[in-house]
Amino acid sequence: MTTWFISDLHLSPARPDITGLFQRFLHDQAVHADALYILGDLFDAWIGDDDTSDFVAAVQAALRQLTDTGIPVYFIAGNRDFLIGQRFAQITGITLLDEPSIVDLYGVPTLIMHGDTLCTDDVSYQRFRKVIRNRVVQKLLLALPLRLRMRIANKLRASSKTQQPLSEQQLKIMDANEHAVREQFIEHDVQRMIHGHTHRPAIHQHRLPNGEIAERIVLGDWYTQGSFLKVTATEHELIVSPLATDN
Ligand SMILES: O=C(CCCCNC(=O)Nc1ccc(S(=O)(=O)N2CCN(c3cc(Cl)cc(C(F)(F)F)c3)CC2)cc1)NO
Ligand SMILES: [Mn+2]
Repeated sequence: MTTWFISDLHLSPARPDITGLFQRFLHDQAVHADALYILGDLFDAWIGDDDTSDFVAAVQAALRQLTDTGIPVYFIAGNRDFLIGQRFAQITGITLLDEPSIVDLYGVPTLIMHGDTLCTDDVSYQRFRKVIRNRVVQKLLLALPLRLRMRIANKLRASSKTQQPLSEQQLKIMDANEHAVREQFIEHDVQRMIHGHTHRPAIHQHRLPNGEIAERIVLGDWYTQGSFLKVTATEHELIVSPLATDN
């Protein structure tokens, strides 16, 4: 049987083609799986569970249809959708996991996370993250009217680094830091890690101080194609699926 991992879909009303591909994936592939893990940035923006747009309702319905068939769906928040809360989980039937989590994948303990905490060279981002991951700050923001939160979100998204051309140097600091990666392997005593966020899909080997080789699997984003990690008891592979060009 199969366990699927996806992340960085950055779903938004502006990209119905990606939402369609996600719905088809849930309906055609995930429905036969042991489990589906969504490792963050499912949405391009999320400012509270009280967003009841048709777009959000369609994504919620697709997830609910899958969990209602008994397929467990686990979610770790990304830097975009860390405000997804219990209400969203209750509506969709997904299980919110802490970050990082360790899951037993067919006998292999595997560390899973979104991946932005590995980008320790991006000091300004880590400072921003510290503030907005603070529970009190989140309560304050969520107490604001939805309209005001939308304005803040649009301002932050416009200024977000992905909106402007990045220099080679800036792109480099937005990748996982080798030392931070090794630290995670050692702290959690695992030999396999799966994360997203960097939008650089690949499978990396890391030599740990004790001489062991650990494996880091990076999931791809969905800006131009679907990107999936398929894990079975005997193998794992990163799969891409082109966006349908006909819609
Ligand atoms: O994006 C990349 C590469 C760049 C990675 C770093 N950039 C990045 O993460 N940008 C970003 C992330 C989320 C959004 S947002 O629109 O969803 N939304 C904005 C308002 N948020 C908020 C929450 C709280 Cl508690 C408090 C505030 C406060 F205090 F500022 F008002 C605001 C909630 C979330 C907008 C931009 N890779 O994935
Ligand atoms: Mn991200």
